[in-house]
Amino acid sequence: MSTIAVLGAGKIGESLLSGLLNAGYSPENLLFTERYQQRAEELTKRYGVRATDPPTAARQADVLVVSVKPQDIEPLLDEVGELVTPDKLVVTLCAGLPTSMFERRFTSGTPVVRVMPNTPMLVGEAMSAVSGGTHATESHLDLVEGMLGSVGRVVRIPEDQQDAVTALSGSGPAYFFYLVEAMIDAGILLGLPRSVAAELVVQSAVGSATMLREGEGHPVIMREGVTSPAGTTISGVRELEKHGVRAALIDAVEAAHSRSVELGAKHRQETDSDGA
Ligand SMILES: NC(=O)C1=CN([C@@H]2O[C@H](COP(=O)(O)OP(=O)(O)OC[C@H]3O[C@@H](n4cnc5c(N)ncnc54)[C@H](OP(=O)(O)O)[C@@H]3O)[C@@H](O)[C@H]2O)C=CC1
Ligand SMILES: O=C(O)[C@@H]1CCC=N1
Repeated sequence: MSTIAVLGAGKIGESLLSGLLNAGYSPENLLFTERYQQRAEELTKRYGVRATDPPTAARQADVLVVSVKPQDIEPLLDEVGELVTPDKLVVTLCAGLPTSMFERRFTSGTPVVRVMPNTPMLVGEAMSAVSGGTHATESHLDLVEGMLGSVGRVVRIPEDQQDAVTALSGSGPAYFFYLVEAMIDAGILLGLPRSVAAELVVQSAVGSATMLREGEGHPVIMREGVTSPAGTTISGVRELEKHGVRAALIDAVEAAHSRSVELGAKHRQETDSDGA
C-alpha cells in the first residue's frame, strides 16, 4: 500500500487522516507534518500516526497531500520542491491554486492532482471533486479517487470548474451549519430548551438530506410536500422570500467563487508569464 503524507494537518488535513483511519488505512502507512510540536504530539496521541518534517515526508511518502492554507504555500514549496520527483504523486487540497503552479516547482514530469473535498470527510460523507494536472495519468486519478472514495463521494471535473466547486461543496458545509445554527436560535426564541431545539433541527436536517439523496423528487417537490394550503410553512416561506434568502445564498456562493479565483490569480499570472 502507498504511504500517504498529509502536509499541514489542520482542519481538513486532520479530517483526512481521521477519515482514512476510519476507512481502514493503517497508521503505519500515514504520516503528517505540522508546524507546532504541541499540535503534532496531540495528533499522534489521538490517531497513532507519525509526525515528521516536510522534507522527510517528501522523501518517505509516495503520495503527498498538500493541505496548508494557500497563503502558506510558498515556504512549504521552498522546503520540499526539489525533493518531489515524478515517482511521487502530489495531491493538492488548496483552494484556488492551479496544478500548473505546483508542476513548476517540482521536478519536471511530477504528477499533480487537484482536489476540493469538504469536512464531512470526518464522518465518511465527504464530497470531493478531482482534476488531473498535465502529468497525472488515469492510474494516478484512480488512486486519488480510491483514497477519497473511502471517505465519501467523488466526482471528476475539468480543472477550470474547481473554483465553482470550492464555492459550492468545499465551503458548502459552512452554509448548512449556519442555517442549522440560526434555526436552533429560532427554537430558543420560541422557548424550547437548547438541547431540544438542537435535536429537532439536526434530525430534521439529517432526514431532509437523506430524502434529497435517496428520494427521486426535486427539492421543489419535496418542499411543496411540506407546504400545506393556508398552513404554517407557507407563512415561513413568505418571510424567507421577503428577506431575500435565496438571493443571499446565491450571492454567498458567488463571493466564495470570486475569493477562490483571487487566491489563485497570482499563481496563474506567474504560470502565464513563464509561457507554461
Ligand atoms: N477547511 C475546509 O473545510 C477545507 C479546506 N481546504 C483547503 O485545505 C487547506 C487547509 O485548510 P484548513 O485545514 O482549513 O486550514 P488550517 O489552517 O486549519 O490547516 C493548515 C495547517 O497547515 C499547517 N501548516 C502551515 N504551513 C505549514 C508547513 N510549512 N509545514 C507544516 N504544516 C504547515 C498549519 O499550521 P498553523 O496552525 O501553524 O498555521 C495548519 O495546522 C487550504 O488550502 C484550504 O483551501 C479544502 C477543502 C475544505
Ligand atoms: O474557506 C476556505 O477557504 C476553505 C476552502 C473550502 C472550504 N474551506
